[in-house]
Amino acid sequence: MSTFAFLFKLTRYRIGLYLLNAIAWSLIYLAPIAPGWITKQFFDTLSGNAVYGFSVGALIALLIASALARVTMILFGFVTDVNFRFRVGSLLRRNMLSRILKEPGAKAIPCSPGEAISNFRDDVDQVEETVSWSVDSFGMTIFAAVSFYILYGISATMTLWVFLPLVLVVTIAQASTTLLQKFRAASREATSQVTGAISEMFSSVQSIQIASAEERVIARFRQLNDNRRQAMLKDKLLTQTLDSVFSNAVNIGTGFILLLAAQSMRDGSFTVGDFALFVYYLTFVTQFIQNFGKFLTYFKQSTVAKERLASLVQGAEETILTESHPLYLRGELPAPGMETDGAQGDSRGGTAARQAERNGAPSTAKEGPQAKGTAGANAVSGGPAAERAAGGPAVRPVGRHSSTSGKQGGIPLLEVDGLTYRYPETGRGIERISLRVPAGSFTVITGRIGSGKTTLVRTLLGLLPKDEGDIRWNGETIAKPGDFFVPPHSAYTPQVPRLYSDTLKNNILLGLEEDEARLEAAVYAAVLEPDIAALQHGMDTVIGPRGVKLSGGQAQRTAAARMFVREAELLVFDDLSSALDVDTERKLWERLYEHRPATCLVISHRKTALAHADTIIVLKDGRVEAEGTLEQLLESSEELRHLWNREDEG
Ligand SMILES: Nc1ncnc2c1ncn2[C@@H]1O[C@H](COP(=O)(O)OP(=O)(O)OP(=O)(O)O)[C@@H](O)[C@H]1O
Repeated sequence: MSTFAFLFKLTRYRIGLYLLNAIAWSLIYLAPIAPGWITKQFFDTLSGNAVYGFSVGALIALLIASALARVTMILFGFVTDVNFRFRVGSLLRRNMLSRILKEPGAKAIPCSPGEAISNFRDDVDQVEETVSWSVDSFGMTIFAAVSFYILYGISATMTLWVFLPLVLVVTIAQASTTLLQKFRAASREATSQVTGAISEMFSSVQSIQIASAEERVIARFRQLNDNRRQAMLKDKLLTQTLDSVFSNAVNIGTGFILLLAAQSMRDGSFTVGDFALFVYYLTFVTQFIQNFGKFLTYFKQSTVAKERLASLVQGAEETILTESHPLYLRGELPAPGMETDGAQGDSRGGTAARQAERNGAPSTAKEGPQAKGTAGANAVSGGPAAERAAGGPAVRPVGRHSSTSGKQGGIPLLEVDGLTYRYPETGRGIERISLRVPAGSFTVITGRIGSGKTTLVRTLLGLLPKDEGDIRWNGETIAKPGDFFVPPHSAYTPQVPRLYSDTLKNNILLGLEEDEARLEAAVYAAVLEPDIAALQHGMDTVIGPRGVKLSGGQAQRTAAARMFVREAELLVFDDLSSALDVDTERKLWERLYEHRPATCLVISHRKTALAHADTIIVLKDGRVEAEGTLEQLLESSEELRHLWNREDEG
């Protein structure tokens, strides 16, 4: 899509407001025609050359009235402009966010969060600015045409000297297009690298300290800042040079007019009023030339901004950026999942359940491409809307077994066939994995470090986009695992859960309506009750980055409680035990096993988990190496024996 088409589609979103804005600003730019003409009459009256019989007092009154009218129009123009550009910017941000939320969680953005923030802020601002300035250039062009007509009628030669610089400036601006685009892209890139580095540093303060890497990190930061300084300097220098070319070209034109006017006035073909009119219009013509040049610069810069915005939506059609959707700027917000796109277009793709899910509470499964296991429970219940839309089973209290999928011996609750995902960066991942998870079973996935356990569950849950394979739930193929594997179907606790600066209770509920019995059951199942008793304000203690710092084990169990409280049918644990002591872990599996609240898919290499397993799946180099019960595998699988004995050694 060309930049023009992109900007045009954005203006079409609120075409009425755009036209109103265009009319307002055209009138504002045309307004100086009147005072120019009045000024001419004023001086002609004083010098006795007046064609019309206005008194001096009447002309002064007209001048004041035209100034007041212009002030009023400017006020109106600002209101229409702010309203229009705010909507355009919001639509762009809304569409990008909507797209990002539909991407597989672990691949939601193709860059660091810092870079994405810079796209959302700076690039959208750039586009807003360009669309808004298009109105000004339109108004200014009309003014230029009208004033050209009037001035040409007075003196053709002098008028050409006014408009000649315009042609010059436009030609120069056009010629520098490629260079300016290159500099702008480089400066934006350098800025986002700096913001990205700041965000990385903040999130890994501890690792930097442990590795005594402060100096290296600061040196790299200096280097990035240095790159940014150079890139910004080039960008600014070229922009300023162009600006100065624009204004100076006009100043030279002014000089010529003054010389020519002096001569014509001497021979009587040019009145004092004509001279006043020329000088008066010249100021505005100067502004026009400068602003038109500015608009051309903005237009070129918005080409870079558009490309960067398109890269954020990762291969989707660029047209999704400009799709029409309601913004809900006034009145009540619609209930989660009930967003009506109606005639204005549809968000396409995500189910209402997923939208409810995402609107209802912060989605905790959104991570950068490199981050691993940093989210909280995969999904947050979307409440009744989510259930209705997903058509899933009703939420059950912890401790009761689901009847909807209790087809033990029949179709397994979950089946995976030939599931494959390879990380584009390394070509590693998982290859043609097949497995069956019967309802109510406790299945453990185990394997050495890097064998593909996390990749398997993330691909299965739709947090990574599968390359191949089939995923079935109660025998039915799941086309969009990312939309399906949310409560009440499934919930997930990643290796490193993310906690927010909020009370422990809110961290567990994450937007879910409070139900005391359900919350207590979840806390108990997560073996969190002794820790809560030890906290000064119990469940109301503020935790997370700005509160009480929980231990790794406490954070994992908080995330587990967050998962339990959602009462999903399938619970997926990624190495929950990595920060738990053996006793707490045993208690947790026992409580879970004893109540059998759900089907469990557990990544672990701990004996406590393996001992509880109905089935163990051993992964090696991204493939299933062996599968069976603990006894069978201890007998038949060298790999499992290795893992089992390694814990003894540990
Ligand atoms: N973000 C990534 N980009 C590229 N390659 C990756 C990425 N994450 C993992 N890999 C590679 O994919 C393979 C499987 O990794 P995975 O994290 O799934 O293993 P794992 O068994 O879960 O390991 P661990 O026990 O450490 O959690 C490894 O070879 C790993 O190097």
